[in-house]
Amino acid sequence: MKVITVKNQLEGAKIGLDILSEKMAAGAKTFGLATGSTPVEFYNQIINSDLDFTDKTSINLDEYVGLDGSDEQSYRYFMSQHLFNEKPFKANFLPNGKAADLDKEVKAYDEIIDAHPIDLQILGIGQNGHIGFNEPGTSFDVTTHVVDLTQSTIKANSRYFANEADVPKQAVSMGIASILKSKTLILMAWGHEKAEAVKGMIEGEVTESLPASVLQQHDDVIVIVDEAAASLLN
Ligand SMILES: O=P(O)(O)OC[C@H]1O[C@](O)(CO)[C@@H](O)[C@@H]1O
Repeated sequence: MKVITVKNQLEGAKIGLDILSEKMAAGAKTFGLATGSTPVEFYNQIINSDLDFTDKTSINLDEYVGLDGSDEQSYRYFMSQHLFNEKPFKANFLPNGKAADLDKEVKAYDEIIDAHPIDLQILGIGQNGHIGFNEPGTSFDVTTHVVDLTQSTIKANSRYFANEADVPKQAVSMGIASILKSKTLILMAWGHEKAEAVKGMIEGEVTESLPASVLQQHDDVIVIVDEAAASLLN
């Protein structure tokens, strides 16, 4: 893992944009994207750049079960607001959280990922070390699957909802095995609340109890962290 420590999110987002630009210049055409607060400044940087995505494809990590793409809390809506409305792509894939048959949906999403190998995957990290919505205890072997969200994730994500009770209890998420197939991964983390998870991911043992630790087994991972998120590193 290559670890880049930056002063703040803005500096980190600019480094992320530089890496993205280099990959695009080298022919990258499929990008794995994440939601949450972490990539927002990175998406702003993309919007303000002259990069053209009209022949590129995006594949997002996850979506809440039960939310339609028009629902303001859905990840489809988030991506439209934060990136896609300003930077049109050839195609944007996210799981369909409203699919009547979720088993069919996870298989269909695996087929989408297989048909569009991801050149560059963007990741955030949960306070409990999750990547995508792969919660602690998730097997490293799974591909797309339906996840029961942990209470800590529901609580952390409740800041986007009127009440904690409104947070969906399940999500469809790309699995760890799918994430590891990406050629290059950039994981970003900002703030003290991510420091423990970042330390475990980089310096701890590789364990399903901290899903992001699996990234130690991938040979092209760039971690961009601010000083607060890096504060517990040796
Ligand atoms: O970026 P945030 O909002 O801290 O969330 C961290 C992680 O949690 C998720 O939003 C899922 O809960 C991921 O997509 C994200 O990487």
